Amino acid sequence: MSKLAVVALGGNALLRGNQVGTIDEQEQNTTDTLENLVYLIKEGYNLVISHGNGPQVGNILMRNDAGEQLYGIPQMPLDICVADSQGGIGYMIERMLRNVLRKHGIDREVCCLVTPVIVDHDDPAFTNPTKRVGRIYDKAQADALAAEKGWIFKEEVKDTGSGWRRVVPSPKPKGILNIKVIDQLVRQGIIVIASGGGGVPVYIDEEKNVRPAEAVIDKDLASALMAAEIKADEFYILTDVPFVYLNYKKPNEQKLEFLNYADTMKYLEQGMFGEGNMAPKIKACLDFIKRGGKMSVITEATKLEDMSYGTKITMEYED
Ligand SMILES: Nc1ncnc2c1ncn2[C@@H]1O[C@H](COP(=O)(O)OP(=O)(O)O)[C@@H](O)[C@H]1O
Ligand SMILES: NC(=O)OP(=O)(O)O
Repeated sequence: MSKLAVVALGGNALLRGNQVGTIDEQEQNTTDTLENLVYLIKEGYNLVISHGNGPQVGNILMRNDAGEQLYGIPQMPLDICVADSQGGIGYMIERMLRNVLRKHGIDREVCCLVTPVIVDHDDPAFTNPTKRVGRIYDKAQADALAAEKGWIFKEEVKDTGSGWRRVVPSPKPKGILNIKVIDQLVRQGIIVIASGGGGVPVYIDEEKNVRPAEAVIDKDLASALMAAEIKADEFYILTDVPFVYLNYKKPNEQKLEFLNYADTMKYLEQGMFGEGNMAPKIKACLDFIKRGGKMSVITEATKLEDMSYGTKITMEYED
């Protein structure tokens, strides 16, 4: 039987830190990343692909704002902006993947699904925004936007550039509305693109109606939930580092190649993984393993084929 994997594409897979984000840039980055997935596809994996949307949904929010100011176009709520980003990015991945598959002579169908993801309406995250979206501003610009529009900003320190980014609520994903469809499609061998941007946030009200939630869900947590629910064997998070490290960027930095659940949890509690970047990825990997997944891997897309790269997390160390 074919192995089933969920692969979550990080921000870098679509948009690099030093790029403005033209469609040409995003298409080229996406193609380069998808070329690295050909290895898994040729190995016969059934695949669900998810992706981030932080920079893109931030841009949509700014277009929203500019449209209202310049032309009086009504602002759209955040769930619609997330759905827009999911559709746009998912369509781009589908188109690029079809071309990559054709180039390699692979006959597999591809399908992109807009995916509503359920959150709790009273999740404390709604009163404590943490999810960074959009571009990086300097302090003066961030202060001006905060005063003018009431946006909330948090500092972001990255190798590619530091500054201030807008933050929005990011509640924990609890369920995926069209999970049965995702499961059925992927088990037929169709490569499914789903839960992009963490999914469109919704909650279920007391009358069991589906209602919109104003949030951006963490794509790694939503992808791990999806991976666990479809009983995937493996869960890959592709980002911009080849390994997870202890004492990252310090003189005693140490790469982590194999980790068991208990040690990963211990390092997480010791604060070894950056809050807002690596820590959520580690939590997502642990969620997946705890719910029966065999292996989580964090690495760069270009290193996927070489098993000597990547941090591999399993429940127990293998002999
Ligand atoms: N212990 C660690 N090991 C590796 N990277 C870490 C660690 N702690 C923090 N990081 C940071 O996490 C970043 C990846 O997370 P993030 O920027 O959110 O990725 P993506 O946008 O691809 O989802 C790395 O570029 C690195 O700067
Ligand atoms: N939704 C989400 O987590 O997107 P990024 O990975 O781009 O931040």
